[in-house]
Amino acid sequence: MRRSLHLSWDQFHADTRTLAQRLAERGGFSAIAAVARGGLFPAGVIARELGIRVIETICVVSYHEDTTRGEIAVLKSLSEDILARPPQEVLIVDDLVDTGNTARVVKAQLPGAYFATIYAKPLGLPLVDAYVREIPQDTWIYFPWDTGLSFQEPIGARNSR
Ligand SMILES: O=P(O)(O)OC[C@H]1O[C@H](OP(=O)(O)OP(=O)(O)O)[C@H](O)[C@@H]1O
Repeated sequence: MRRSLHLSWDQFHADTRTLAQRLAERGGFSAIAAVARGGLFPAGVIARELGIRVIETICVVSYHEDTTRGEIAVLKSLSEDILARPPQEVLIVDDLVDTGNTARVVKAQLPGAYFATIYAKPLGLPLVDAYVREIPQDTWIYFPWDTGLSFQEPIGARNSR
């Protein structure tokens, strides 16, 4: 990855609310399936905004080294409750679609469900029904739950090294 993008909680919350607004306009969702773990964070906000109280998880791990993404494994599948619903009523939420590998695996579990992410990179874009911000493929996103406040060296000091 050549570039990085650091997101604050405020920015993430605002972007998630923007997605929630679009999802509210579409309407018709009776349940949310959050793709854990990253999807847990926007799922809570979206559930609050849309008044949805049925929230499930699909737990996925992608084995990657540093910034290279690899094989996907499903650690916990969707519940019978979710699978029994009309798929168009189920909103699958993740924070990011990157290569699209996770989205492909999740969508295979519930074809016809509506798949929404906050951020989307070009390789994964064709797999999502809704997203808020497109991020270049070569940019690594640092989400607020993975980072914290720390001292920043002045730009001038960095440039003089
Ligand atoms: O489109 P892909 O290339 O599959 O990447 C997208 C996935 O990567 C991230 O999860 P991550 O693997 O970092 O796991 P985590 O959310 O549990 O930390 C993100 O939450 C998506 O689920």
